[in-house]
Amino acid sequence: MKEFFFVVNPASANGTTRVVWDEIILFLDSKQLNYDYSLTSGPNEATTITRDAIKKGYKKIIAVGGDGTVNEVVNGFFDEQGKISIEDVALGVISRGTGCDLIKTLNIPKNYQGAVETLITGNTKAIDLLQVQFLNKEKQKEKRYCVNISDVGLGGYVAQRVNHTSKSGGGLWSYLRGTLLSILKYKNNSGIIEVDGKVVHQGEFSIVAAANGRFFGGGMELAPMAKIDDGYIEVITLVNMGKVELLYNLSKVYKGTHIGHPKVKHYRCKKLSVSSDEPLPLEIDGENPGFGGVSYGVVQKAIKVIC
Ligand SMILES: Nc1ncnc2c1ncn2[C@@H]1O[C@H](COP(=O)(O)OP(=O)(O)OP(=O)(O)O)[C@@H](O)[C@H]1O
Repeated sequence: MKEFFFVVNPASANGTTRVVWDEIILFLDSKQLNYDYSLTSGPNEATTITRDAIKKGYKKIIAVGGDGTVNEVVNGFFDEQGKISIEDVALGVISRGTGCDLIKTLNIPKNYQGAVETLITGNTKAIDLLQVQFLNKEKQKEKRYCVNISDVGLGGYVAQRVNHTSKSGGGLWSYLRGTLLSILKYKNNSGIIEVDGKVVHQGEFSIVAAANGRFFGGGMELAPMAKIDDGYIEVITLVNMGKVELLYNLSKVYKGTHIGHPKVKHYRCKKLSVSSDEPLPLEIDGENPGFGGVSYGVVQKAIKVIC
């Protein structure tokens, strides 16, 4: 059995991974890594490829792609019965996305040479996962794990826009442009926010985010207090903010200095839910698998990551 199994999304980083993967292969070979790999051919295939690889006995599963690919690979560590391999399988990441927000929390180098060195060093850390229940595109209840950040409201709306346009300008610019255009078009959603079973807000909101990691949106430090292994969800809400206020305060989110603004609330909890009469724009690790109403739980130290 080879030591590593790479799950490669050739469409990530605006399609450039298809070409760069050939370069990475040369680098892996120069480092004499012992590996197999598979390229995905479409959405969600990374999950089934990962499940098969774990069932075959691979112990180090490496996602090569953006945050969406990492999410799909992580979900492949589980099936309907729960975790398919208990202690001994670890996740690695060679980040080939545009946003690349998760690696900023995990301190995994962005360049593939550095990321491969991290795989060789082989230190592992157990991290938490958020468990998200939402409505999928067929309006059925679905559960999915989130590694980094998930939100309903403006962030979901931004992700929809960014995922439907070219990200060729790079992560920072693509998400900044998408955010600015979205703020101009977005109308606040409305719903009930419950934290650990207690209603904390009822009415209009701009965004309700559940954070495991610190960064989203191509480098915005939404949850500077988040610790990825502490067993808690950091909830950040922006309520009753108008467009001008959102635009005025946007630069603060890149530096994490939005925390403390009177309309930005922070809660640390084990459970969060947002219910609404309307379908809420939803993103999970930068992808749009469906809509809110949504509920979140947290599984402490659910998966090991090489970082
Ligand atoms: N072969 C494929 N062709 C087209 N899309 C694919 C393929 N394989 C996976 N996908 C989809 O590509 C999407 C984007 O993947 P990913 O998030 O990893 O890259 P990205 O968008 O470049 O990065 P980031 O999320 O960091 O901005 C995911 O929704 C995934 O399901």
